[in-house]
Amino acid sequence: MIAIRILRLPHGEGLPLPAYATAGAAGMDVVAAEDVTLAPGGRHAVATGFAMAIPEGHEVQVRPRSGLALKHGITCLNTPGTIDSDYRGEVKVILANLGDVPFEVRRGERIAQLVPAPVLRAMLDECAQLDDTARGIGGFGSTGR
Ligand SMILES: O=c1ccn([C@H]2C[C@H](O)[C@@H](COP(=O)(O)OP(=O)(O)OP(=O)(O)O)O2)c(=O)[nH]1
Ligand SMILES: [Mg+2]
Repeated sequence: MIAIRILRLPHGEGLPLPAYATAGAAGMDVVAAEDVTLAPGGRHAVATGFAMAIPEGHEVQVRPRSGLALKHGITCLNTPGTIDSDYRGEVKVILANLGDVPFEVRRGERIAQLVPAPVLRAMLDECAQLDDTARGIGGFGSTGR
């Protein structure tokens, strides 16, 4: 469990903050702070009405909700979205409509879920040659279907 400072923005007044729907939920459901209609094939950065200060060494991932995806073809275009620990702007959810009918997002409706995660940062060590492996350069289906 980590603590994340959260700031409600003026247009987020009256909305529930992200919350776990069940005791074992991995993600906190986040609600839309605006009404928006997503045309088929359309996308929109949906306002959430809050900003966060994530502790250093962590990120928050923005992930789609499976019900919206399965029933309506609504997903987060950039899934998993990345909220950096040094970001202080409004969290937005980049929704895309992969369905074939318009989808109405209503203010207060749960549109995505937030999953905090630890972040490993890497130091790149440039070299002249990489070690050999059984896989070598095979990839992208090289082991069969
Ligand atoms: O779904 C998302 C993804 C990103 N962000 C915000 C927080 C994140 O810290 C910032 C930058 O995101 P990212 O690094 O994915 O986008 P970028 O295109 O690389 O923008 P930047 O140049 O600002 O890093 O945008 C969101 O609010 N929602
Ligand atoms: Mg970036």
